[in-house]
Amino acid sequence: AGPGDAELMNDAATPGDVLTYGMGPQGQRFSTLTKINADNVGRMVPAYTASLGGEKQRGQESQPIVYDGMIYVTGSYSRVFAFDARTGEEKWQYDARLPDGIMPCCDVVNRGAAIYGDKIIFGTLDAHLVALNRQTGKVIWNKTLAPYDAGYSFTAAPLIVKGKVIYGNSGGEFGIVGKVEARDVNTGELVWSRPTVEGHVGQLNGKPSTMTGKLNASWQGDLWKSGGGATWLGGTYDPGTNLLYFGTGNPAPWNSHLRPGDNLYTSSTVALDPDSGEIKWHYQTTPHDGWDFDGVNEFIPFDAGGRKLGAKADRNGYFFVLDRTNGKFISANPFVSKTTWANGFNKQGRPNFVAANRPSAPTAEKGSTVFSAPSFLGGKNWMPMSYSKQTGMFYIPSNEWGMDIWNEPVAYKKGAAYLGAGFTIKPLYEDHIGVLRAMDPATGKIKWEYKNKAPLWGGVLSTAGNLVFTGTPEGYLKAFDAQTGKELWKFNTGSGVVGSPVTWEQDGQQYVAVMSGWGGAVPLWGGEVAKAVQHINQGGSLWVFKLPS
Ligand SMILES: O=C(O)c1cc(C(=O)O)c2c(n1)C(=O)C(=O)c1cc(C(=O)O)[nH]c1-2
Ligand SMILES: [Ca+2]
Repeated sequence: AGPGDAELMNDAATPGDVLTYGMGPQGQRFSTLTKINADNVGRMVPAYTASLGGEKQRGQESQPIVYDGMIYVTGSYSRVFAFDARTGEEKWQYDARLPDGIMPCCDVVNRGAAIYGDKIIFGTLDAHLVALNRQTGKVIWNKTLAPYDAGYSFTAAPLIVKGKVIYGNSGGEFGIVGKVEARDVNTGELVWSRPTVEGHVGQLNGKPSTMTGKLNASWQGDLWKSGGGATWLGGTYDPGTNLLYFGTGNPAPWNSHLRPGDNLYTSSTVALDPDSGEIKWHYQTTPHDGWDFDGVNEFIPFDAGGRKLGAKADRNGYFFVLDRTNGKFISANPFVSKTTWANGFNKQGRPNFVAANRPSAPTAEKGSTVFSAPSFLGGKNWMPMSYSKQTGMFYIPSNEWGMDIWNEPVAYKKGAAYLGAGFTIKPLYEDHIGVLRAMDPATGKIKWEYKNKAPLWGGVLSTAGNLVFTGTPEGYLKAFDAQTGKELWKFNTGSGVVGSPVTWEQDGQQYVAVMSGWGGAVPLWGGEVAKAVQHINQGGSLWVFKLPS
């Protein structure tokens, strides 16, 4: 029959499979497995590799799903592959065959699929949601989510809660309407739709439902209509509070002088009721965002000191801890070396803005240029961090870079880029951009860090074997001691690793898998950093590792 609601909710506690993006609905990316551990990981070797083919080699940001002897991965250009989990032999592949006019902002990526019953479900760059039979790869249903020619696309892995597929959307750079939606997993029919910008009316069971809060209070005039707030990274779910947590992206346009106000609920974390889509609480990490700090970063529930908390390492360079039951602010500490836009946060959780470091309003063609750190690609971008239940630490894939940024005039036009800003990204240090950091959520202090020459762009996995895994654009999957940060193992996969690693147990052995294939936003938007990494070869393959027998 395949996995149902109970199996998905229990994913983190059942290491024989990987059923959810995040290795559990809370997205902690922590495995209880210990057969591969800090003492023996140095001996780990490849078990097999499987290719996605040569023609469509772009960024491979997918996290594998592992179930019943099969591995399911999504590939660049909206493809899905099913491989035999023991041999790597391909069982089927599905290619969404995209139209010419798709408009993803940041490479033709996909971050993974969802599994439920007999289905594998994923989203496409032309904004469809597709359910495939997991044994055959044949289409069961295929729904259009939004018009791709208005700038909508889809790159995240869907989340399944109580028989509903719950997902966000991409297109914040085109002034689309950010939304969270739920569909019946068996039919694909829409159950509810919840826009993430004040002013828009949602839907519940085919009837209009309104936003919580005062409509339009944080926007002027009609600006909310093209206000962005894309939920392009999807969300997490906490069964204990019965809340969905979604990050919302940048307000549109980037030029903040064209939209005075806080611009709720952009660059925020919102908590939603999975049954109705109602927004239960919201917390804005960058009010009136003027740097494309976005705010989609994953919000990971964790418990500490008897409290139900949640943490988010935001693109704006701050690591936030909130009370996940009500969104109350607890702390914000920088996890990168430089944050020019704000000097910390006050007790209410508002940033202390540095006014001089907001790009100015353009008087004619161009406003004055300011240097801002982090850059718009963020202290951390989409690549998910991990929370180790063993060490109590968060492991954050972060980057040290800044940007020259200036504002320009712009008007909304359907399907056209809606930025009103120009930029050049620059490294802050000569010897490194990427830094994997172990963060203590109680103190906001960094316990250890690993510096990498190229920007880190892959997800993180931690295990009860005292290990932390992540990939590098230089091609390595690396393993570190979770307590000390000592590098214990590395293997070069032949192309940049920007996927999220997973681990599981099969036939009494522990396996680790990751996708290899360089790409994502850095080569496209990285300015001086893009030039520094332009020699990295493209790829598209799944790598699976184990200890030698
Ligand atoms: O506002 C949006 O809708 C949106 C979507 C996406 C995406 O779907 O990949 C990215 C971004 N913004 C973005 O700002 C960004 O830096 C980014 C990096 C990447 C990537 O996959 O490397 N995607 C996106
Ligand atoms: Ca964006």
